[in-house]
Amino acid sequence: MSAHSAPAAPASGIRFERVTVAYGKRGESVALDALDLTVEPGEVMALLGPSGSGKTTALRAVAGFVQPASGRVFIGDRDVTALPPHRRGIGMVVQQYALFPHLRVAQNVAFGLKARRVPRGEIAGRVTEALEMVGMADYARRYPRELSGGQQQRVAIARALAIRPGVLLLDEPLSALDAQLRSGMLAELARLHRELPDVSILYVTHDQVEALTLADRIAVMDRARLQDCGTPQDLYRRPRTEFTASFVGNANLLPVTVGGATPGSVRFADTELTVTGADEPGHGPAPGADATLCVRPHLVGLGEGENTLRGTIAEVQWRGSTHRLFVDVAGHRVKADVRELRETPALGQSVALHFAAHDAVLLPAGTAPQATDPAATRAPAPTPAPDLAAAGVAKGAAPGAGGATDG
Ligand SMILES: Nc1ncnc2c1ncn2[C@@H]1O[C@H](COP(=O)(O)OP(=O)(O)OP(=O)(O)O)[C@@H](O)[C@H]1O
Repeated sequence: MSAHSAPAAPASGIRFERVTVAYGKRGESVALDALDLTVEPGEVMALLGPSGSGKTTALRAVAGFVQPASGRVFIGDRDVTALPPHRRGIGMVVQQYALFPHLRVAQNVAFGLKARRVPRGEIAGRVTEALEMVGMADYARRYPRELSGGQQQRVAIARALAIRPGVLLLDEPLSALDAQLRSGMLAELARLHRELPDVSILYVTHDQVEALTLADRIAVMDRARLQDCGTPQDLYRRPRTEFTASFVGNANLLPVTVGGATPGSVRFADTELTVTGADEPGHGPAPGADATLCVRPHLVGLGEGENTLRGTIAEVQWRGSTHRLFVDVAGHRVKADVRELRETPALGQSVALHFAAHDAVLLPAGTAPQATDPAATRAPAPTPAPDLAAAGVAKGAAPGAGGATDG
């Protein structure tokens, strides 16, 4: 192998070891606070969080575009904290394509190879290979201005892949595309990942459908900190905080007090409810403590059941395959996604809702996203939270447009 050619098996896997990044003259603005996170070789990790939570900063720390104030970044076994970006073996794609307008598609894709001094004889083949991967081989002689947004983004991905990186960093790569293109590109990214099973992908997004569709695991960020990390299914079924519960999928979050007449019970207003696991010592909030009961809208049914809540219909939204009922229960608005509804309930009608003990999760109180207004504490939903069915992750209701209480 020539001294200049790319290594046959580039280092894969990323490790953040207590990485802190601070901006400002005196480092007064902490954008990433002691991040510990490992992305396994071949894994797709989504960094999901609201605007300003530090996602891009984490990505830039891997790329080498920001220098951590403390902590270390590893790619494979190599500590790359002090290495310049071009020596880290990474490919990166950002939101705005960032193609060189005066270069043809093939020249754009060849750019990184030339910069890395890949031998001339190899370049044409690698450019074609990368363009074929993204279905753009027929466009090699075009200029970026002669391409659609989606095609430009494909070229940007080809350019990142041409260097055969062990690590691919994607920063909101689909956010400039319209909804239909986005969903097509999502499927293409999933296919690309299947074709490149050794490449670790760190995927920054604030769109939970993208994260749920693509990621093996999701790291949930908020206010410069990692809040939670797990598989999409884990985070959905067993969130550990109110923030995760409301950011990954839709959630009913009800304030409860732990303990009651029967084991595993909690009190919500005047109602005693049971939650599987609530009475296990060492698990969840202690008896007497305030806690938050989380139950997903598609697991709440109409009528009485194991746990029954009584209230009045405040709003009904038809969502194609389901109706979403908004029911006022003891001053809280509970969402229920109901599939089979013979008759649409009238506004103001008294109804009973039910859910199973094993479908509810108890969370520590006070782990919700920061409320900007008092109403938000009652219906926390920091960004539009389409149901997971939209991402093909869990059985449930169809995606909804989102209502006033739905985020
Ligand atoms: N170059 C910079 N100088 C000063 N502050 C910055 C700089 N870049 C980012 N920040 C701040 O750091 C914090 C984290 O920003 P970052 O871009 O990492 O967030 P993000 O989660 O990627 O947000 P978004 O989804 O809006 O892109 C924000 O408060 C942001 O204002």
